[in-house]
Amino acid sequence: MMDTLIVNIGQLLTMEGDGPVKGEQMKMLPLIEQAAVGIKNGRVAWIGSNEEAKTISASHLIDAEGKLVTPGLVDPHTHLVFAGSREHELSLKQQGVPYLDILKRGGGILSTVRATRAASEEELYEKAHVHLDRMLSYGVTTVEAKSGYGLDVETERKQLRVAKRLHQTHHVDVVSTFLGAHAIPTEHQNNPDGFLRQMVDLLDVIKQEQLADFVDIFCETGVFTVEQSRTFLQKAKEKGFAVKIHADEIDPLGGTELAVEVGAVSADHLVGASKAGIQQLAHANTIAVLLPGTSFYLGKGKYAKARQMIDEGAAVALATDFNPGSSPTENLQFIMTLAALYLRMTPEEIWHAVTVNAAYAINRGQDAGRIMIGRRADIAIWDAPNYMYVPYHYGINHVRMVLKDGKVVSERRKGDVS
Ligand SMILES: O=C(O)CC1=NCN=C1
Ligand SMILES: [Zn+2]
Repeated sequence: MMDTLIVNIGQLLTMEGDGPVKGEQMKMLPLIEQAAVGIKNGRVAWIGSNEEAKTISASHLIDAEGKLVTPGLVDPHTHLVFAGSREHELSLKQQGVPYLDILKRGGGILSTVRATRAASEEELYEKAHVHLDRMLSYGVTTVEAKSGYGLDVETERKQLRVAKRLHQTHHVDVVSTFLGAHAIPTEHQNNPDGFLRQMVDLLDVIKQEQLADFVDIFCETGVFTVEQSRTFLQKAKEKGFAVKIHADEIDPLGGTELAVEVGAVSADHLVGASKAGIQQLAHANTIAVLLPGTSFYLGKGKYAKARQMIDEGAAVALATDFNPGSSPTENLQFIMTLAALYLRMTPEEIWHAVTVNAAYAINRGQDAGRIMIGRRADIAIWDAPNYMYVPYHYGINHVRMVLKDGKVVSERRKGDVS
């Protein structure tokens, strides 16, 4: 007797397999037509044909109406916890003021830092909870959330406490990353190394208070150099953290090569990744997390070379990079469209990039991103006829229902076409 049986599934994307999916394998999409899924005690207990499902009893039946069912999506790169907003920077961008110039003027990240330092922990929690509700409504069941808008001991801890509390209270699983090395705060502009030492000292507290799994750094012109990033990430690894890196987002400094050198779980952005960096990445275990929403929003027409990465054999994931400055959207489905149009990724590769590879990019490959017997029943039920339709029809929300650990936690009301 199942607790829940999802029947009449037109296309079930199981994403079954083991480990991250690399290169050519990203084109092989594991799916079952006319399928059904049985759930018991929050886990996937049975997978079969719609015909076989007629012999199975269940307390609760869900009719997928002949449409698409997939694993819950995973968003492996967000700056979820912050205060304030930066819509006033839009006019600067329209005037052609570069992102790094806005930062140099004390805007950008530093503008969000001022607002986040001033906000209470409760205000940050309430605001991030709304963003997480929206991500859930888009079919996302696991999210990575970075700090990095404090750039001082107290506010970085405040942000990470909020992310940890969200993980404990919200349906969506939240994986935390310490990004204290996100920018050089105003008070340390003349002493970036002194600031980094302060952030290194904070690592022991973060480990002791179990506030983050990952440590990340913004390796970029005018922020932190490759050398500073190497030292910082090596110290983080010595203290038992897994590491990630904002690499080659705007200027090609060689952050991609550094990610491979230090054994980063993921290298993120990679717009300026060199051919050598891409080749090294493809032969390493580092996941390439691409953020086409940020490229779209920066408006420079420059996108990561996803085709080259996949053709070289890399494992590619996608994320929103949700943040108030360079990618203010929670909509991972729109990111799928951008990946199709500007990263030239196939629908099959895109689905690997928002499920299984995204899960491995945050060390959750064993928990999320696949529908397999024994796995947590984190499942999205779509109002889309097939998997190609989601990146094709952009700008709307195709998700009808989301299950987390086998329970319906988000459902669009009948007739609600928003
Ligand atoms: O601008 C922001 O707030 C987030 C960001 N960090 C590095 N790139 C974008
Ligand atoms: Zn980011």
